[in-house]
Amino acid sequence: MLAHPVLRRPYLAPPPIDMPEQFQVQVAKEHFVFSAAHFITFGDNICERLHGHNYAVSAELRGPLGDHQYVVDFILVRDTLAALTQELDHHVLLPTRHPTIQVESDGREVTATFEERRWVFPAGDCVLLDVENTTAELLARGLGQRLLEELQRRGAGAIESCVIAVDECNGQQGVWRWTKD
Ligand SMILES: Nc1nc2c(c(=O)[nH]1)N=C([C@H](O)[C@H](O)COP(=O)(O)OP(=O)(O)OP(=O)(O)O)CN2
Repeated sequence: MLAHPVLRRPYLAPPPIDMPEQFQVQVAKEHFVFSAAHFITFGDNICERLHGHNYAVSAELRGPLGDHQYVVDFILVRDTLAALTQELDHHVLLPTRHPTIQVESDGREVTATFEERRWVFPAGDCVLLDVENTTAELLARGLGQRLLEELQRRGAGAIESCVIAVDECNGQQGVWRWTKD
């Protein structure tokens, strides 16, 4: 086998076993953008006005190389994340576990109330999220958990850690980081 002229080792050979290594895949595509409306609370009694963001999502997954010498198939990650972001695209995101924003649906309309304020939306325009506040951090966690569930369901390799970033406005990101045990 040809030796690399600098390393004096076969070109692209695995590193010596005493050299620790890790593999990860990173997937961040232009179409991992979803446009959605939301409002969050700050402190005890400040509630934002309804507004929107073009949220951008990216993922990093770490794990051992599987039979095919990859951590996880890019295409599977890409298509799963694209589907998950599409579920949120062009919707109003509302929290169902918020301590002071009440969200109720009668199947036709969703009503959100905060103190004296009330927002009423067609039910089909809303995604009700099982979160305390629709922050970028909790959106990242929700997307990450669903991504991992789906990858497991589809028989992807053993993922050891996952990082999901949700960017609200070009440079302000909430990040969820998960590591297996
Ligand atoms: N750690 C977090 N902080 C904030 C979050 C969040 O999700 N995690 N979210 C918000 C609000 O959603 C707010 O809309 C974002 O703040 P702001 O910069 O005011 O947003 P704009 O879209 O108006 O961005 P501009 O750069 O001002 O155009 C706040 N904090």
